[in-house]
Amino acid sequence: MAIVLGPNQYGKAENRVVRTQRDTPRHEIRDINVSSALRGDFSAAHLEGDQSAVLPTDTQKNTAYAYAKEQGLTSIEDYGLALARHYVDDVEPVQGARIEIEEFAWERVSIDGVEHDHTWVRRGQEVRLAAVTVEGTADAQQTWVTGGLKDLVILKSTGSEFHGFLTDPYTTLVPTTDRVMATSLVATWHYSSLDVDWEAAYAGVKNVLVRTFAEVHSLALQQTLFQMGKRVLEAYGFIAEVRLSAPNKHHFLYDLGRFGLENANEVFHADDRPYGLIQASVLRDDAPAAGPAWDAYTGLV
Ligand SMILES: O=c1[nH]c(=O)c2[nH]c(=O)[nH]c2[nH]1
Repeated sequence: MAIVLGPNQYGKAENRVVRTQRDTPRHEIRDINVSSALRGDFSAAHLEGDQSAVLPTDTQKNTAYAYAKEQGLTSIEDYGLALARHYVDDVEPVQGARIEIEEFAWERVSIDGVEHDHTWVRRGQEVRLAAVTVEGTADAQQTWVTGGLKDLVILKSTGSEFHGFLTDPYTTLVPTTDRVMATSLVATWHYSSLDVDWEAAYAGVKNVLVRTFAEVHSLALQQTLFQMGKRVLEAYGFIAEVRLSAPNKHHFLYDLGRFGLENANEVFHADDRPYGLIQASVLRDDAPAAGPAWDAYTGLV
């Protein structure tokens, strides 16, 4: 029996990079949390303490900031692609690189209806996600890009039912034909092409997800999730798979009868835990193999 080194990767996680563009009086801003992980033969570092193949994580941090300047940050996908390709193309021992990015949105402040040039408020909405994996060099190079969002808190006050479920001696849930449905959606999607307008695709997918949540008369969160994924795939031929994770943020009718008050689906207790957690992947039956597209590094993306 021998004890051997298994899969390993290393990098700098959660570099908080804020890139402003200030060439004109009207500035632009992008605010990201970027992580890089390098894969390759780093066995000497693990087995012998030999660092000769190890590009320090500190260097990876510096590169994230330098690339924000040199490459710009017009979309997190393009920035991630540039970083990942740099590591596999330019750093000899690196055989694969994964770049994971969260983006926090800022909204330009308006004063008396006029947009301010250089002041924003943080948008309380979702965090945008991207992950780029590049493996191999030169002609044998393969690239996988996923996009996504998380913390998209969305609620509908009707148009949701849940009944007809399996029961057993422990079942107490009361069937309902009218309930509040709410979630904090995580959705990620795998692009089967790199020839994509990343900004437009993100905005479009988010729009389809939100619209579907609103429009589908839901018999279960499961049904809503499938419809969300399906409609994204129908709208965007260059997306191969959508993965959805949705905590069911339960809203329980509060018992006002004890005070002689009627409660016709008007007053709820918003419970934070436990929560149902519904997860589904929706994909084309001829989707190309996802390879390492979903192999997470930080778990944030
Ligand atoms: O949309 C739902 N799906 C479930 O699986 C479930 N289970 C439950 O208790 N409530 C709900 N709601």
